[in-house]
Amino acid sequence: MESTQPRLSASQHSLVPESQFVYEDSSQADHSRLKPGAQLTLMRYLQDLPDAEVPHTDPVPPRFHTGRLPNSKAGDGKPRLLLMGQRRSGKSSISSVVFHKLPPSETLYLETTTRIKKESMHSFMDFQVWDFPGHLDYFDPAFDVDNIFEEIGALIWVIDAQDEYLEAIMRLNTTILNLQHSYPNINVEVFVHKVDGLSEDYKGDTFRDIIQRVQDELSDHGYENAPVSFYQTSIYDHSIFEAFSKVIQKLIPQLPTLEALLNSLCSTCHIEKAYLFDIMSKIYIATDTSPTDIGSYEICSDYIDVVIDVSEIYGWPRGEQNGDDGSPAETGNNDAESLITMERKGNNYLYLREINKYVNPRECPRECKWCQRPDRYLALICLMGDDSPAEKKAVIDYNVGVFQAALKQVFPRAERDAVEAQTA
Ligand SMILES: Nc1nc2c(ncn2[C@@H]2O[C@H](COP(=O)(O)OP(=O)(O)OP(=O)(O)O)[C@@H](O)[C@H]2O)c(=O)[nH]1
Repeated sequence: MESTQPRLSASQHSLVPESQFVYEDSSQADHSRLKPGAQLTLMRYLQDLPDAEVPHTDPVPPRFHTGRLPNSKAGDGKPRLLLMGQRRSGKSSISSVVFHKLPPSETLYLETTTRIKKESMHSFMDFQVWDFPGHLDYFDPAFDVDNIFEEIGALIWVIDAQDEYLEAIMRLNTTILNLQHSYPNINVEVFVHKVDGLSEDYKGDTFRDIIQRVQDELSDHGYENAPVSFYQTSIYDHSIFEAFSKVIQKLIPQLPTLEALLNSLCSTCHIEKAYLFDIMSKIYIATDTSPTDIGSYEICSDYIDVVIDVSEIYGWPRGEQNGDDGSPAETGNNDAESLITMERKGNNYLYLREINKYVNPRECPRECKWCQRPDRYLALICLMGDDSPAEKKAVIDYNVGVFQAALKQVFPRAERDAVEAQTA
């Protein structure tokens, strides 16, 4: 179920005016921009950018896109994702599969968590994941509740759908009601987990039953319209990555701007669906606002696996390269890109382009080879609606370049460095 967060409409947040994209459809094209003399250089359009509508910047920039004020009172400013729920519901498995690329079958050997496990994630944004032992009573006076909840980005409550779930629901509701007074703005994300073992009918019934019980109990206690979202998840398919993507998107203040940019790109280049992926975690931080289906996500996610595998064999470390003004450039050499065809419902194309690269200073406590890869990047992956985008690749490349330039304004490197220096 989709979140109930209030969203600003995409058109309210257009950073790059439509006119800066070049249309591949001749009826929409601005031919003056396409003449060789006009030289479709990115720089020319970038010169226009200062006139573009730039999002309003508050003196204290918001860190969380929760649609409400953040809970932050002090601390390190990294939003926290708290993984809570009953024993053996699958919390550690989720964290290991999503953030450490542990093969799902190996989660069978994970030991029970005995104390709160805190991990820092350094990605396109920094956040922390806290994995709580199932048996813990967070509201025991021995615990400093403020310390746990004050920097929270989202509370992820994991319910084992294959098990008896009434007690889990009761504990979830007690937690929401306890937090309601001190932290009314907390995003509660309920993962109805392990749905892989259930038949389609039973899965749907269980999901609806859980939603109904949670909402009924909360309204019985006078808490209407609680900010709770529900997802069906499993570590054995893509659903857990999809759910995490949606949870994390709520923490990105720039999301409406990113969606507006992706919408413009899709309409100008005949793209069916565009995702902005964090390549290493396979979490997408934004997509255009056309309806999302899990099939498109799966195709893009499998594509990432192929790209990572191929780059493991043929890739080489690309050093930092200075930009024109001597400042460190966002990427090493030219941006990596790839275009493949796939046989699905006729001829469809997938387009991938590296968008911005960041260095990963993370030291993985588990020493995963994967987690410690130094180069990480956001990539744009598009499912092309057109039958032969290869012929129009120059225009697509150009428009993606415009998108990339706009993204640098949305996530300016200097600002990122300053934040990193602050939190180091
Ligand atoms: N079928 C299925 N099993 C899962 C899934 N996720 C986790 N499991 C299994 O559930 C069991 C418990 O997983 P854990 O991750 O240890 O559970 P936990 O919530 O961290 O447990 P505690 O540490 O005791 O709080 C393991 O055997 C996992 O393999 C899933 O999506 N589907």
